[in-house]
Amino acid sequence: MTITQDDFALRADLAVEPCARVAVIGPSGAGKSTLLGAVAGFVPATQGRIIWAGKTISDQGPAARPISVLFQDNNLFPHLSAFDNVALGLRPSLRLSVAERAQVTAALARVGLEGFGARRPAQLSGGQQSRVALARVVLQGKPLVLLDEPFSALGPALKVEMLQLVADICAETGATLLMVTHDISDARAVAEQTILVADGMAEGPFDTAHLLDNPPAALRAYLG
Ligand SMILES: Nc1ncnc2c1ncn2[C@@H]1O[C@H](COP(=O)(O)OP(=O)(O)OP(=O)(O)O)[C@@H](O)[C@H]1O
Repeated sequence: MTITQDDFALRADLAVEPCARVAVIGPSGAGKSTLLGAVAGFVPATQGRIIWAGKTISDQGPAARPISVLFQDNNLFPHLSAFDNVALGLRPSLRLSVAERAQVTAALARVGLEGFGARRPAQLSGGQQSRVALARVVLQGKPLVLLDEPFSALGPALKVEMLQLVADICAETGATLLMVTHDISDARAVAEQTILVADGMAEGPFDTAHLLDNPPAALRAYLG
């Protein structure tokens, strides 16, 4: 497919296996966020299409796609409790059945936030706020999870811990993970495959270790 934003164009012709964990790396401004945005439906594909499990999804709006996205800003509502922020992933009206409330509580527990449901985002640490956003992803249970550097504001150790938690959750649910990262060590730690975005093209997925040990010219320049 081709994705165009004003005078920027990115070509992508690639296939990702179900349950794969795939990093998306490349120079700043190369189009990593644009690629994820096209998959999620926030950026239109001007040519070609996106197929998931045999079905074309590029003609669907973002909400209809089988996708959860974790953003850099966590996308939390400041006036809502952690519980309600998670519950929004299930019911925008926030009118939940008893069973649905139990699901929200279980999702909070899965990300290590048992007992934190009543707190608003401002009453939580940065890492805990990321966990709230992740609990929403757990609850939605979508088969494709997209990360656009959601943990970059956290310290390095916490970032790796959060990425590992996401990877574990995806393994449990059988979800496919696509994650943009600027940190090669994140790609090595979490993603066995990597898509390289450079020079107007998204290529791969390649075996992460092999790609990073034998970088092509575009990647060598970026790695320095
Ligand atoms: N809303 C927009 N309208 C027009 N052009 C845009 C828009 N958003 C991004 N671009 C352009 O598209 C190109 C790719 O941007 P994108 O954010 O996808 O890169 P990136 O690889 O994610 O960069 P970074 O690593 O710096 O976040 C850039 O040249 C950028 O200026």
